[in-house]
Amino acid sequence: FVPAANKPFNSALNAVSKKDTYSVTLLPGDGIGPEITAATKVALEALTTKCGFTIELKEALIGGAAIDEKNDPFPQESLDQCLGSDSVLLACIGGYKWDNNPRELRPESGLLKMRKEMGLFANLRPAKVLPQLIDASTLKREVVEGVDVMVVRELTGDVYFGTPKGIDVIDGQRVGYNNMIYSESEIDRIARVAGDVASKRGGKLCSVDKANVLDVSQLWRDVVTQVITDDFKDVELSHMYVDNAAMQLIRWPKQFDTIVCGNIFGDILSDEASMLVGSLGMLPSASIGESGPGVFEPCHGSAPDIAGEDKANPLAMILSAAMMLKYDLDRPAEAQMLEDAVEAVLDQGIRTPDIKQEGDGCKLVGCKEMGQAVADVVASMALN
Ligand SMILES: NC(=O)C1=CN([C@@H]2O[C@H](COP(=O)(O)OP(=O)(O)OC[C@H]3O[C@@H](n4cnc5c(N)ncnc54)[C@H](O)[C@@H]3O)[C@@H](O)[C@H]2O)C=CC1
Ligand SMILES: CC(C)CC(=O)C(=O)O
Ligand SMILES: [Mg+2]
Repeated sequence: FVPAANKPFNSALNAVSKKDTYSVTLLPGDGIGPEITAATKVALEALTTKCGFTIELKEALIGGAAIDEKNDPFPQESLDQCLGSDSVLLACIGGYKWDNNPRELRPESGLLKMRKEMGLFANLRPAKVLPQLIDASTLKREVVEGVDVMVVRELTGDVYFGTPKGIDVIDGQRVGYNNMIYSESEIDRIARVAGDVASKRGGKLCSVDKANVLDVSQLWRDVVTQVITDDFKDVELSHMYVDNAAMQLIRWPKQFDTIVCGNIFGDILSDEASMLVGSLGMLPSASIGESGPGVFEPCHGSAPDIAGEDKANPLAMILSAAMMLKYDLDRPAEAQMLEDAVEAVLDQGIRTPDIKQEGDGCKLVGCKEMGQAVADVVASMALN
C-alpha cells in the first residue's frame, strides 16, 4: 500500500489515465436523489461539452428504488456495473417508505453492501468554508472564516459491520446489540491514507477515538500512533476523545487540519462539520479503496422532508463530481473549473433555501435552477 507521491492524497485508486471517453455509473437513489442527479448531469454535460470530452453516464439501481424494482437494495447487476465503470457517482438513499422493512431490505443495507463489496474503506469528507457562505453558518463569522478541515472516515468497519449483532430476548426482555470492532490491518490502512492526506495538506493529523473507555479505541490509538510516527515523520499527530472533538469542532474549528476516525464517529463529526460550511447540502465526499473505481457521493441523506419540492441543494453532488474528475478520471483542471463555477454562482448571489439568509439580497432558486446556473457559468468560461 504505497502512497502516490504526485496525488493530493493517497487515493491508492486504480484511477484511469486521462482519456476522451469515460464510463461512469450514476446511482440516483431515493428522495432528493433524482433531483440532485438531474442538476448534476446538466452541470457535467456543460463541462464535457466545453472541454471536449465525453462521460457516458449509465444509471443503476440502489436503495429504495432498487427494493421497489428488484426486491434487493443493491442488486448484483448494479454492483457489476459499478465495478466495470471508470467511476461511480451516487446521490443518496433512504426514506420513510422502507423504514420498517427487515434490515436486509432497507435502503441503508444497500449502501453498506456497496461500500463493503467495492472495498471503499476510506471516505474523505472535506469541509471547506467558502467566503460567500460565511454567514450561512449558524456560528460566528470569526469562528468559521477560513476553516478547511478534511475528515478521513473509515468506511467499511466499526459498529456498522461488526458481528454479532441483533435483537434477542434475554431474561424476558429484548436486548439489542452491535459490535464495535476493528482489526489492526483495518486501522493501519486508514491511518496510511490519513497520514498521506495530512502530509499533502497542513501537516497536522488529529486522530479521534474513545480510548479512555473502549478497548477498540485503544487499539486504534496504538496503531495510528505507530503508523504515523514510523512512516509519516513530517505529520504532527495528536489524539482527541470524540466527545471533546465534537465540542472543539464548534468552539474553534481552525485548530483542525485533517481528522481521522472510525466509521460512526466520522459519520457524526462530518455532519457536524457541515454546519461550519453552512449546509449539509454543500458537503461532498470521495469513497475510495485500494483498487477499482471510487464512489463519489454527497455526505447528506435523501432529505425526505424536502423531496420532490425542488428545494434541495445540488452543490454537494456537483462538488462530488468535481472530486471524481480530480481523483478518479485524471481531470484536475476540469474539476477546478467545476469548483470555480460553483463559487461563481455563489458570487452571483444565487442560493437554494438551505443557504439563503433573510435579507441577504440573494436570489432564491430551486435545485433545477441551481444546476442550470452552474452549467451556464461553465459554458461561459474561458479555456486555458
Ligand atoms: N449516503 C446516504 O445516502 C445517506 C442516507 N441517509 C438516509 O437518508 C434518510 C434521511 O435521513 P436524515 O437523517 O433526515 O438525513 P438527511 O441528510 O437526509 O437530512 C438531514 C437534514 O438536512 C437537509 N438536507 C440534506 N441534504 C440536503 C440538500 N442537498 N439540500 C438541502 N437540504 C438538505 C434535510 O432536508 C434534513 O433537514 C434516511 O433514510 C437515512 O437513512 C442518511 C445519511 C446518508
Ligand atoms: C445511512 C448511513 C449508512 C450512511 C450515512 O449516514 C453516511 O454515509 O453519512
Ligand atoms: Mg451520515
